[in-house]
Amino acid sequence: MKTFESLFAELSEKAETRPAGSGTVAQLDAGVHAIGKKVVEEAAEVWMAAEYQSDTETAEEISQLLYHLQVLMLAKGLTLEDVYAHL
Ligand SMILES: N=c1c2ncn([C@@H]3O[C@H](COP(=O)(O)OP(=O)(O)OP(=O)(O)O)[C@@H](O)[C@H]3O)c2ncn1[C@@H]1O[C@H](COP(=O)(O)O)[C@@H](O)[C@H]1O
Repeated sequence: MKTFESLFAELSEKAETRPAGSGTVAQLDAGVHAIGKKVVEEAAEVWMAAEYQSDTETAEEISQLLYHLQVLMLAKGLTLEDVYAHL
């Protein structure tokens, strides 16, 4: 099963090698403003799912929020350690 750490390693590799067709590369190219909007959008979807949808749908929305947060971390050059230092 994929974990937060293994997904971050995968996305870091994508950012480095820039394979064709990668949605992550497309988002990184779109920039921090566009990525930030996705973070806010996904956060709202997490909230709505938690209030009105199933636990499975809520978990899926949370996974998408985590993904977009990682893309934002990569766009800003932040590492897992940079974030974990504040947990
Ligand atoms: N875990 C994710 C992941 N979660 C969410 N998303 C993106 O977030 C979108 C979900 O947003 P919504 O459900 O709101 O759908 P949407 O608004 O129609 O999405 P868009 O119009 O913005 O594409 C998906 O369409 C994906 O673009 C993800 N994209 C990629 N990954 C993983 O990231 C890795 C690298 O992916 P690529 O860079 O695409 O190769 C792979 O392991 C993928 O499984």
